Amino acid sequence: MTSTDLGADVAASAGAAMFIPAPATPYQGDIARYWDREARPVNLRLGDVDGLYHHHYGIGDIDRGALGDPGDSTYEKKLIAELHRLESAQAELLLDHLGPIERDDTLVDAGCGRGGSMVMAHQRFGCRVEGVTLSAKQADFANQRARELGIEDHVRARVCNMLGTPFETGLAAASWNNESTMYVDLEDLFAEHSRILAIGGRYVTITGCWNPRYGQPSKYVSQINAHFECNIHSRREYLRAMADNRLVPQAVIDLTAATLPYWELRATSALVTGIEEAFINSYKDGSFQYLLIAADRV
Ligand SMILES: C[S@@+](CC[C@H](N)C(=O)[O-])C[C@H]1O[C@@H](n2cnc3c(N)ncnc32)[C@H](O)[C@@H]1O
Ligand SMILES: CC(C)=CCC/C(C)=C/COP(=O)(O)OP(=O)(O)O
Ligand SMILES: [Mg+2]
Repeated sequence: MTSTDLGADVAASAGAAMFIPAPATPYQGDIARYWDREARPVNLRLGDVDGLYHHHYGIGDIDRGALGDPGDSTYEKKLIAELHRLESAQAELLLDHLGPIERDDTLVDAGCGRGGSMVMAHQRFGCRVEGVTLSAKQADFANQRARELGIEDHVRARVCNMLGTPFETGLAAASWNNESTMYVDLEDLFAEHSRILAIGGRYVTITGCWNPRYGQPSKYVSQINAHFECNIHSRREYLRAMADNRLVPQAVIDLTAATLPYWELRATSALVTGIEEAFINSYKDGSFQYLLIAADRV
């Protein structure tokens, strides 16, 4: 099947009357297929809690009181709600770093997944939010959720490469990548954010990166790459590529300690996917870090 066939196939199966561009590279075709086919219960069951569907991880302390007794019949349901609360807390932290956003501003979510962060951004700021994903299934899902919430005039996902978006130069008051930078070259990515951001606009990413102090990507980082077909960058690459593209870091926050409780709780759940130990081990041995970087477009 060619890349173009894939696009037509997905559009037909999703019932989507939208134009789906061919992937820019064979790798992007693989990633589009990956997310079109993704249906892990850990993501769908958590999203079902309140209709915010995330494809990122969580931060913050576990509320043991809310979880109750592991022997109770309702425990697994409470555990799912708790993991979801921590994932939404992660998105709230990202939104906290966008700076003051007005109702008539436009935000861009690069690699928007099923759109959970976009909905949260609109609900907080009342502004327009434009998202891009390689996956037609995800864009369709996000747009369907926006229609269900009656916010489709403000929140829109489209199938598009984040390295070459249709957004006009300087359009965005702020833009972000929530766990989606590990699929692209960072120089290309930050050049595009720099182009679409207004001067003085804010860029934020939450990401996993390998730690240059460890030396090279550890075996656990390699496992995570293989699991998701992604290519995790080092912390040094982020800072260098930002500096090269007029993005000046205002905050670099190490969230590694804050994300460990999420992973340790998730590892006890029936919804485990098998990647939990790689995250826990690499965060603990210092080879991998969970980072928020907020930067000003100067
Ligand atoms: C792990 S998911 C994160 C989704 C979302 N940001 C969230 O927090 O729920 C990664 C996303 O990056 C998107 N992605 C990867 N490479 C991309 C590219 N070149 N252009 C647009 N989206 C891309 C995938 O389609 C997927 O939606
Ligand atoms: C921090 C790093 C390295 C992230 C890699 C990108 C990624 C796949 C994020 C989570 O997606 P998901 O929510 O679909 O994954 P899962 O099914 O494991 O919850
Ligand atoms: Mg998930």
